[in-house]
Amino acid sequence: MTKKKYKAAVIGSGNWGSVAAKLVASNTLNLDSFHDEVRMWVFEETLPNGEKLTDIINITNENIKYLPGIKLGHNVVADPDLEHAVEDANMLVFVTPHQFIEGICKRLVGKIKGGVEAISLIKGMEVKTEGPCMISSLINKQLGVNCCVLMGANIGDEIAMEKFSEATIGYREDKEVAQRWVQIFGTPYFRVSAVRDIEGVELCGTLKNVVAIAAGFVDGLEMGNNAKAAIMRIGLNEMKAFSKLMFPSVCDNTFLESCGIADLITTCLGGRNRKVADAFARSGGKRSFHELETELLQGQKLQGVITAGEVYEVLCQRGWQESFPLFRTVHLICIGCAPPSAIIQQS
Ligand SMILES: NC(=O)c1ccc[n+]([C@@H]2O[C@H](COP(=O)([O-])OP(=O)(O)OC[C@H]3O[C@@H](n4cnc5c(N)ncnc54)[C@H](O)[C@@H]3O)[C@@H](O)[C@H]2O)c1
Ligand SMILES: O=P(O)(O)OC[C@H](O)CO
Repeated sequence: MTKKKYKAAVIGSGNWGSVAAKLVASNTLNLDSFHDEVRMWVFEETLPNGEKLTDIINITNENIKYLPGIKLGHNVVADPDLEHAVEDANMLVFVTPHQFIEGICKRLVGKIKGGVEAISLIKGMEVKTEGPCMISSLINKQLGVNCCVLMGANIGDEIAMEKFSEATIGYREDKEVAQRWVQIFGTPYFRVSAVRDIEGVELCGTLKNVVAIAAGFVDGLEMGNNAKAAIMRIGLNEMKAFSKLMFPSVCDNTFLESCGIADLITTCLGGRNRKVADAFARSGGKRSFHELETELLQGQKLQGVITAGEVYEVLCQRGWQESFPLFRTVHLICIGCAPPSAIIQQS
């Protein structure tokens, strides 16, 4: 009998976090080298009926708040205790909104055992006084673990319903580890490939959220498909230019993978950033993103507005404002310093 070597845990249980747990759990059941059980850390909350979200997930096998109507698999165990959720795991999947990851990592320092591998499904970055830091680097630096990334054209609700999509794993050096992540995530309806360009893959996933906000403005202003396609084209060029300035090693081909052009398209058509930016533009910029996020997403979180601010900070730090008119304008609109119509006039 094969000795089981790997145990996976998922840190995060929002919309994509729940889908990630479902994907991984469907594979661990069938792979001899993996333990069946997948622990999923839940940021605990009390629902309006007074019940704890974790209890409901474990009783119904559904995350009724973030992924209603989808069975996660009987081997997914929701756990509100972060340290307990990861204690036996040696394959950690990080999938929280990016604004929370630094605090989560701080809580995990010294709690992760040796020989652990990590992967980040988080689209975002942190900007420090010394410069920008990608989330995979933050995890690597704070916890001392190798961290791959998985990004792609992945609207969670569609994958939860087992509709076909692709994803890209970005890795630094160890192809064998990347292949293990391919194995644990891939299904016939979720086709995963790996490329040796971690920065390119992660920057695609991060920056497309800023372009999605721009696409939402165009939709909200009812400017039509041609204008939206133009914004996507300009956005893709800025994504590429920014990524290559940050990391000259970033490969052109990465932008043709699922994490690149495909994610840009799906997010500008059907994502949450697009949806909330559309409502913002329709309100003439009078309603705040915070208010609209709460009303339209009901607990799910936007990444694009925060990322636009972080990208703008990098542009200012490095004197790049003139080279990235779309990124700059998205941020200025989000903070109320320009009207939504500036997205076409100034990009
Ligand atoms: N949903 C998608 O379709 C999708 C697809 C691909 C990638 N992603 C990326 O995955 C990441 C996670 O997104 P998601 O969709 O799983 O989350 P989500 O936006 O659906 O849910 C928000 C999550 O944040 C948690 N939370 C709230 N306050 C918190 C706090 N103070 N500390 C820690 N957690 C807190 C909530 O409990 C919930 O689990 C994001 O970077 C997102 O861009 C999402
Ligand atoms: O709903 P969004 O805008 O957060 O986008 C979701 C995914 O990133 C699409 O791949």
